[in-house]
Amino acid sequence: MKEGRNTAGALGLVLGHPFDTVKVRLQTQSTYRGIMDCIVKTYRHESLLGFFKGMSFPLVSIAVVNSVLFGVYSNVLLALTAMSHQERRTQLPSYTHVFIAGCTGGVIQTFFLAPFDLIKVRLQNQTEPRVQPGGPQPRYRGPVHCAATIFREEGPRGLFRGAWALMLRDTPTLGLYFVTYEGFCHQNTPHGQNPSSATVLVAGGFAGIASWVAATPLDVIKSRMQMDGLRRREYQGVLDCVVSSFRQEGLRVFFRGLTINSARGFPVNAVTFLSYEYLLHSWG
Ligand SMILES: C[N+](C)(C)CCCC[C@H](N)C(=O)O
Repeated sequence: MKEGRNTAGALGLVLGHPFDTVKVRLQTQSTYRGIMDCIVKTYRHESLLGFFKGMSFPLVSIAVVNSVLFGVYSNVLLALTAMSHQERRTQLPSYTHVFIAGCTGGVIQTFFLAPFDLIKVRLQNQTEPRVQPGGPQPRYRGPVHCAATIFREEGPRGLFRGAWALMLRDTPTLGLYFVTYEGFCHQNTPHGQNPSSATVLVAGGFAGIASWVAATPLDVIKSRMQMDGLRRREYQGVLDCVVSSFRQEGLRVFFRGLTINSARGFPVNAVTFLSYEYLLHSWG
């Protein structure tokens, strides 16, 4: 059962990764005219493998990162409401409590997610074709080499580049994530019952879309901060990145990746919440 769920989560991640790569590139590079242009160029220069760059670290860390998020969320909610998960079915906790618990999950999760996400983004942005002997070498040869190089060149704090933006992105939007989820489940479940699997899937999917729509502007900033420092430092900080991105590209810049984030957000989070509910039930 547990293996089945992990496989579902991992499969979701693998299937979603190509979209994530296209999104990251659109957010941080100005060479692409749009989604299709990015797909075509990536495929031509790097083959299908280009879309899967940077996937291994997320794959090994997703279980830990999600356990931290959902663990913190349910424990904070437990502490705030003094109700078990089962009791909460009959008496919905206030949305303020749900929001606070989600935000807390977002803050704590950042410490675990930041280095993995940084390495993912750096690898996704390497546009060199597959390494050929004698051919051009990409800067990072793989996730471990990437981590070691960042550590050496940018110091231990370098591994947390973009972490502020990540925390700003995730704190309110994970509050929204859980409020959407709980709200949808509550509205579509007869009083006192557990939500059906179909309800959980749709609620999770909507939670994914709602939170990703809200998160996209800071997602752009986060990705740019993570790429900063690769060669020269362009931004003084998060605010500077917001201001200069806006000056150079206008308001549209904050919506880069919106379509992909929303489309990817539904299936990924439908599966995530289904696993979460099963886990809660199997633990009682
Ligand atoms: C809060 N924010 C919208 C950023 C993320 C919410 C869901 C995170 C999930 N692991 C995913 O990859 O979709």
